[in-house]
Amino acid sequence: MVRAQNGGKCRVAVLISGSGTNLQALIDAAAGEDAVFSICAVISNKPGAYGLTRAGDAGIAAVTINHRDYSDRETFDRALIEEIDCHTPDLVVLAGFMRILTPEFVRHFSGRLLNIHPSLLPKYQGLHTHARALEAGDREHGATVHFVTEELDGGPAIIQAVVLVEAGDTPDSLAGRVQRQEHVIYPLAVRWFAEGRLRMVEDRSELDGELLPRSGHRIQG
Ligand SMILES: Nc1nc2c(c(=O)[nH]1)N[C@@H](CN(C=O)c1ccc(C(=O)N[C@@H](CCC(=O)O)C(=O)O)cc1)CN2
Ligand SMILES: NCC(=O)N[C@@H]1O[C@H](COP(=O)([O-])[O-])[C@@H](O)[C@H]1O
Repeated sequence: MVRAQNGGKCRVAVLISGSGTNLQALIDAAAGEDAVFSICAVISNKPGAYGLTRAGDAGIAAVTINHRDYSDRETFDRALIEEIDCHTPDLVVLAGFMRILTPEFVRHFSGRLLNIHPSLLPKYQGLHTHARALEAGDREHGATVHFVTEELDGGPAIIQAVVLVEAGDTPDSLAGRVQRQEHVIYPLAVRWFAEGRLRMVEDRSELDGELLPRSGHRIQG
């Protein structure tokens, strides 16, 4: 279990830019009787993001750090780091957060920084994923929870949810079904992290010889 203090609950800071439906799913999960994490802060780069209202309604500290107030990404990210660290999180999750983060920010939170991306990575990194999947004629689409690395949407995947593309789907109709799955897999991934079951390794060779606890298999190569 990550974090012994705070009633044994993992402290999670959530970064948003918009409506905050994934944030709401995390708020609801943190309110559950079997919750293993709490949300210590919500930070938006967009003033007036509805996710800030969701945080306020849940009694969670909600802060806006507007990227437009900073001359460049580096100074914006440093301000983000300073604000986030004030809340002493064990984990930082990006939930509809729409800014590309600098290497400095990613290094600072390396191994405890998650994102949910609306595609079956490594397909469709970046933006406009639903339209791209439809344009490609994909029969399957979905969402991925992954560790965040310097490579945009290139970090190790943790959980994926598959959504079948239906005849007549539009980007909006597909987005709706994908988001419903996001609201299931994101709280699950955060729970796994809080339970100490997730670890990001930089080099797979670190795992050589490691025993897999559930299966008893040992990794070779
Ligand atoms: N270094 C990383 N930063 C971020 C990652 C990551 O994996 N590594 N994930 C993204 C989340 N994301 C998709 O899941 C994403 C967010 C934003 C963008 C983007 O192009 N943003 C533009 C601004 C767009 C806007 O304001 O509407 C930008 O930053 O210039 C691409 C992918 C979060 N960051
Ligand atoms: N590249 C990042 C990205 O596109 N994230 C996507 O923003 C949507 C809105 O989330 P929200 O309702 O939780 O704010 C979510 O579908 C999420 O996958």
